[in-house]
Amino acid sequence: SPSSFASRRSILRVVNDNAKSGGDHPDYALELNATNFDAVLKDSPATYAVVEFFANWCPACRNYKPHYEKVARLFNGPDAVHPGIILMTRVDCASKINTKLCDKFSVGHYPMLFWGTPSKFVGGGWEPKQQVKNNIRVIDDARTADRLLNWINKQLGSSFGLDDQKFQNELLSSNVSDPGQIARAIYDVEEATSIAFDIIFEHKMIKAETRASLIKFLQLLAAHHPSRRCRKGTAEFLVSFDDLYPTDFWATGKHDKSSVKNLKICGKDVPRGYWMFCRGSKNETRGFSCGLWVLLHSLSVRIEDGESQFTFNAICDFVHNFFICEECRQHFYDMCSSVSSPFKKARDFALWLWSSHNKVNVRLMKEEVSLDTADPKFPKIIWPPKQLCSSCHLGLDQKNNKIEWNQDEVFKFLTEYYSTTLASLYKDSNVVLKDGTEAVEDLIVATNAIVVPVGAALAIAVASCAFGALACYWRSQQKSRKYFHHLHSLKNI
Ligand SMILES: Cc1cc2nc3c(=O)[nH]c(=O)nc-3n(C[C@H](O)[C@H](O)[C@H](O)COP(=O)(O)OP(=O)(O)OC[C@H]3O[C@@H](n4cnc5c(N)ncnc54)[C@H](O)[C@@H]3O)c2cc1C
Repeated sequence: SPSSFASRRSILRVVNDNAKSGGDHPDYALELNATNFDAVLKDSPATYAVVEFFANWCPACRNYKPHYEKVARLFNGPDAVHPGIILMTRVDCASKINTKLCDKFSVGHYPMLFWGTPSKFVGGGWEPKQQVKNNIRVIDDARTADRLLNWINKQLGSSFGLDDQKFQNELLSSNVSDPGQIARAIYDVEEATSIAFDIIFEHKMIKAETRASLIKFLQLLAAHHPSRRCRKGTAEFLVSFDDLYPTDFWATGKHDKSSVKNLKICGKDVPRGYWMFCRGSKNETRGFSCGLWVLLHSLSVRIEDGESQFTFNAICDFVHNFFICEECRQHFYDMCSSVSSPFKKARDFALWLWSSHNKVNVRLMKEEVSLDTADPKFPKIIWPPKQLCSSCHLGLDQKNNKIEWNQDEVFKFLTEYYSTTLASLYKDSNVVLKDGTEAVEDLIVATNAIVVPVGAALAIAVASCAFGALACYWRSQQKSRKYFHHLHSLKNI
């Protein structure tokens, strides 16, 4: 359907669509071909990938498919039980377009399965003698779903089971024991940013009295958001802000901004619809508010000294005006109001935010226990615990029963955690095409359509599309039309 074409660009959307498209028998594994293989794997947030090379005429492959799908169900798609860990894909070697790709991996029988990190597959290949060198491995014992999952469990030291159900993930490691998890949080920061703005637009929260505070926050995001595509989206929104919301806008009485409602602040591939780092063990815990905290901390460690008071104001006002959890914004604003002198150092602001977050943690620790609303896998703690940063802890002040902190170490840790590690998995969205040209992954987003020459748009669409070139061409036409129309309607406001 046209709508399913329109969302094919995002790898996770593709996974979603794949999962939905099959009716009674949804395909969870993502079918790739030579035109999108590199781009999709490059863009994958998953830590590992499995690629199954098969041929559509091969009867054994047809019989193998339900086994492969049973495993893919656990890792792919919006309802994945263990999301973000393994991307399960397949490539049909009987399709002419894939001949070279299958050759590169020396596919000698069907089905043949490979294992590696997604990046190792990009532009990669496999030869029987090179196993160790390029880190792509043949999965040699995958005849049934059980055996494939066993093989994976052995690699990861995990204990995934075929019957694992959503939110019953015994491996869902809390942040305490797995500091490496933070690297995935960048995707949740994007998700939270996008949701925050969806809420703002949906609730028509941009008003005469909140306008200035949103502009401030947008400025902060445009300069320091850890995700490039969110920086780009906020900068573009900022550029057109005055046209969209002129100061006399509210006087005119025409407040309906239905066209802005569709504005995706981090590009149209976000939100994805699920959480990774901020995923709770229950459906209703963590998520957005966790993502928002991570965003705020990641901003606090990216600013310069001279921006510290501005950042403090921007964040306090943003939470106050746009975080519509009444208790949260009130408490947070109280903490903001109790600050008596302006911040001069970025370090001081980052530590203030850290300690304010800990105050919230302490309050919620008690509350959640008494109401039994805590996420059992993620109880509130005073952060960072010793396991994450032992040098941050000086000891316990016995008199007040309070942790004594080494603030220099805490700041060092915050910077490492929210700046370096957070962005370590993040791949820039620029996709380098085979001919050496650079196709910016999110060029064809709403606000940018006008600067994309049709040829470039077509090249990008073809390079990253899950379908044949014709379908992609049709899709890129639809996109251009839709977004030109969208731009046009924005301009006419
Ligand atoms: C500004 C704000 C105010 C809020 N106020 C309230 C409130 O008044 N009442 C209420 O019920 N809920 C409030 N919430 C929600 C609440 O704080 C949690 O976000 C929510 O309960 C989910 O908790 P979580 O376990 O995912 O961890 P969160 O508290 O959301 O933390 C997310 C992650 O940040 C890291 N972290 C934890 N503590 C710190 C710290 N001190 N410094 C740096 N990093 C840290 C950890 O890795 C943690 O997993 C607020 C949220 C925000 C963003």
